[in-house]
Amino acid sequence: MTVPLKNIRNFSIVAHIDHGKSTLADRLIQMTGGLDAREMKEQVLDSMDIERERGITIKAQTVRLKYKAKDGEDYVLNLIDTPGHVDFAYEVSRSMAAVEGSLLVVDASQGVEAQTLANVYHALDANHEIVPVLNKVDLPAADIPRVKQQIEDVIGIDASDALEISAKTGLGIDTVLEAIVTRLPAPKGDVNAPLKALLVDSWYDAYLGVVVLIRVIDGTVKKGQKIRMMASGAVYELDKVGVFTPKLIEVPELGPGELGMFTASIKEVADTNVGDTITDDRKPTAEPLPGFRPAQPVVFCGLFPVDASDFDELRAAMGKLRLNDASFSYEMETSAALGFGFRCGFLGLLHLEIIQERLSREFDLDLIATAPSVVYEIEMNDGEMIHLHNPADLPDVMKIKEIREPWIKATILTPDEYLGAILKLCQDRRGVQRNLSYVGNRAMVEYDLPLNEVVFDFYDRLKSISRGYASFDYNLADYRVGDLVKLSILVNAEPVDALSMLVHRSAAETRGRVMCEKLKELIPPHLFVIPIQAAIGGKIIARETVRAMRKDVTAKCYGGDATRKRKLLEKQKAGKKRMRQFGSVEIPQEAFIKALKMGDE
Ligand SMILES: Nc1nc2c(ncn2[C@@H]2O[C@H](COP(=O)(O)OP(=O)(O)OP(=O)(O)O)[C@@H](O)[C@H]2O)c(=O)[nH]1
Repeated sequence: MTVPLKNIRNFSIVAHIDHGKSTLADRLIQMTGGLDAREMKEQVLDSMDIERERGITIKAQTVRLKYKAKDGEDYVLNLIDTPGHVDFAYEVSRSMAAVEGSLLVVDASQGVEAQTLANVYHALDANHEIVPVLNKVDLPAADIPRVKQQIEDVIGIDASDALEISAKTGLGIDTVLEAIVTRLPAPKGDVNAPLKALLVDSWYDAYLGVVVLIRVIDGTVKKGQKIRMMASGAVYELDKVGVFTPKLIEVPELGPGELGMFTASIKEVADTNVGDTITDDRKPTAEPLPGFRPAQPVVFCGLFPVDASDFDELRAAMGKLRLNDASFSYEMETSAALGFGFRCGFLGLLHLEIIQERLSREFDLDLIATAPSVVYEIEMNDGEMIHLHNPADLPDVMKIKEIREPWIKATILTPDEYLGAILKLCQDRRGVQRNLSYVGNRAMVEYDLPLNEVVFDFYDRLKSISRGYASFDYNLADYRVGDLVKLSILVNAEPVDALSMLVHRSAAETRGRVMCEKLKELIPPHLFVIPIQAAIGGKIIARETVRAMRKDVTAKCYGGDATRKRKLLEKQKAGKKRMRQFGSVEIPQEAFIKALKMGDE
């Protein structure tokens, strides 16, 4: 038997990072007896933590709690954990679509932050009932009236009956459970209608294979049933059906309003698209759920092994990561400067960092990343449309009608004293100011910015000029025509592919000059003069010169110490392995790595 709809509540917790989402989730699990004390390790919902089994917490997880409410009835409460970062906005929106309500957790000593806003907007978009929860009221710095006022002013929801809790001490957790039952709506659905379920998430598990997390809307799913994924058309027979408590428990079936998982000998997560509708193969539903969208990488960069012999290992590692993360894409690429590697696509900058971090930590690979690039839309004179992810592949500019670039809507919250510097930063990055308002004593600025300027160290700069106090959030808005040019770097008249980039015309000269100056420092002198140039098309816009020098390492060794001489020569030979040849110029690979780290000028 499935659970009656009126006894189900489905909810998510939305919060800014560090406001206590995981601590509260753990408390709820503990209070409802989902795990005994021994099993109750800290921060259970973060069980996909990099140190633990399956890597980073980018995946939504659910936990089913049993709760006997004050009205004497037994309820099933399904908590869905949503990824907290903007890169995973689509995953967040699908998780939100799977539940009816949200707890809005705000740190009572900090107040509303940029991610609080971004996440609560997702919840409002999904028509959630929202219960405001002020956490950390045990802290002396907690200012309950001020934060309540902020929630009303900034988010525009009634905060007069906000709960006041401490997830750390356990104060008020019972009021949270009661509020979930009394203030959030029960789900709706028809058990007799054909199966209609939302694919919320999927991941690869070493024991179970691909695990698919679903929210049933209508009908039921059972073991042995043949289901169809409506977007991909794939048909599978269900192997296991279950729920997480948070331990996995198999159940005979899942009915309307329920959240759970199934397995079905699916080979790759790439076959299970988040947002897809799952139905019965023999008795399908007429209409899929709205809003399906395939994963679209928005940021690309090249990843190359520092040591060329690591290439096969890198390929294998990427294959493994991809098993678990269908939104990460890669294809082989060769670069004259960096050798063999891969062009990789990511959902955003954090996603890029996560993958890079995992490749180096879990697979012990030493990698070089080229500057991140966004996806440009290029309209050719003959009407053809090209999506460009690698600036090195820019077609002949004479044949291009226009280049369009992605823009974002950014929200920045900052203490007043850093506002001036932040406005200047946004302005320098071609930002268009949309709004400026105050949230308590902090300024909230809204800007439209070209994503291309944000992937280029924007976040680091923002953090450093605000001493870490500014918070930042964005979503992709649209594509706009931009006066963009390809900046090429030439060493001894040869273009260096890994260093070419698309930049706005107004920034090209400065960017080119900085790059030339850097390379001048990094390229060792040769026996001849080496020009380093930055160019737009055929036009040189900056130039530096590496002066000639006699390169004789043995010159220092006067006298006839043969061993010492040999040692030096060997040392030089070993150094050579790391060199890349450009025409007659040898450039140490270190030079590229450093030149690519433009952020630390
Ligand atoms: N004093 C106090 N500290 C709390 C309370 N709730 C959480 N914390 C602390 O705040 C910090 C962040 O809590 P988390 O639960 O990890 O926050 P989170 O929002 O899940 O953060 P991420 O997992 O990083 O997104 C931890 O050090 C907690 O111990 C509370 O009620 N009072």
